[in-house]
Amino acid sequence: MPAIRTDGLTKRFGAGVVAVEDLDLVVEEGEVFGYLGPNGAGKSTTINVLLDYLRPTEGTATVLGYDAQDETQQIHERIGILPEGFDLYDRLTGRKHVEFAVDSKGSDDDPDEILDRVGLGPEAAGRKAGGYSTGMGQRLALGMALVGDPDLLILDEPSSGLDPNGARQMRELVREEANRGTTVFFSSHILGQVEAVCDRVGIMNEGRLVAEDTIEGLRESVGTSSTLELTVDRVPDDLSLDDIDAVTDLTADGNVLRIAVNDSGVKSEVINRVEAQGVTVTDISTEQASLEDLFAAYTTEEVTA
Ligand SMILES: Nc1ncnc2c1ncn2[C@@H]1O[C@H](COP(=O)(O)OP(=O)(O)OP(=O)(O)O)[C@@H](O)[C@H]1O
Repeated sequence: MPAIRTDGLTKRFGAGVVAVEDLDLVVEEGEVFGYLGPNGAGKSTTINVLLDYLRPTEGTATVLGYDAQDETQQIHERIGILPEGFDLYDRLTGRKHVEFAVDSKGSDDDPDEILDRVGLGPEAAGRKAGGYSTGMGQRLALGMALVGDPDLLILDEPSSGLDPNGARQMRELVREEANRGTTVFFSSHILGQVEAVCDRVGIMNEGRLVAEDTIEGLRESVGTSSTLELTVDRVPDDLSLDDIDAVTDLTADGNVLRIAVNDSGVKSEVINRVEAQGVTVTDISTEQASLEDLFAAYTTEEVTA
C-alpha cells in the first residue's frame, strides 16, 4: 500500500486557475519523497487536498490507504503535519505546545523526549514561544508533528526561514525519522535540501507532475551534462570538439576549459583531443549536474503564483 496515492487529481480555483492538473502521484511507504516545484506550481494545493483542507475538482487521493475525503479522521490520527505558515501561541512555552499536541492526539509521548529529539533542551522548552527564533519555532512545530509516532510526516516547506545550520539539522531529523520507518513527504523549493535527503523526488510545474524519479534517474533521463574542467597551460585558439556528439558545450575562462558532456565515457577522448593541440593539462575535475540544473531543465523560470 502506498503512503500517498493520487489518481487524476485536479484542483481548479474558479474558471481560470488550474492549480493541480491530472496528478498521478505515488509515494511508497518508508521513503523520503521531495515534492518540488517553483512558486505556484501546485505543491501546497496538493498537500491541502491530502489533508482534506481542500476538496478536489476531479480525481481521488488516498493517504495510508484511506480516502482523503471520506476517511479524514483515520488519516489525521496517523500522520504528523508541519503546515506552511504554522501558528504558535506566543504566550505558551514550547513544552506546553507539545503537551497540547500529546493531549489532543491522545498519545503517551513524553514531551521532553520529543523536544529533545528536535534539539530543544529543557531551558528552551521552558521559554515562551513568542521569544523563539524562526529556527526554534520550526523545530517546535516539527516536534508537534512527531507526537504520536506518525506513520507519515507531511512537511510543507520545512526549511523555510532556517539558516544553513538549522536546515542541516532539519535534514538530519528527517533522516532520523525515516530510519525509524516513517514515510516523509515534504515540499520544497530549496533544492539542496531535497538532494541531500530524499530517496525520490517529484517535480511539479504549472500544476503538472513533470518528473518523478530518484535524483540519479533524473540525471540520466534529462541527460544533463556533467562538466569537465581542465586547467591548461594555455587555451588553444582553434579548439573545436563539435564532432564529439556527447560534448554539449565548451567555454574557456582564464586558463580553465569547461566542457559539458552528457556521457562521461567521452572524457578521456576529450582530454586527448585537447592535449593533441600541444596543450598541457595540469588539473582535471568533474562537476556533476546538481539538482538545481535538473530543476531548471524541467521547469520554466516563470513564476505562476
Ligand atoms: N485559494 C486559492 N484561490 C485561488 N487560487 C489559488 C488558491 N490557492 C492557490 N491558488 C493558485 O493555485 C496555484 C498553485 O498554488 P500553490 O500554493 O499550490 O503553489 P505552491 O507550489 O505551493 O507554491 P509556493 O511554493 O509558492 O508555496 C497558484 O497559481 C495559486 O495562485
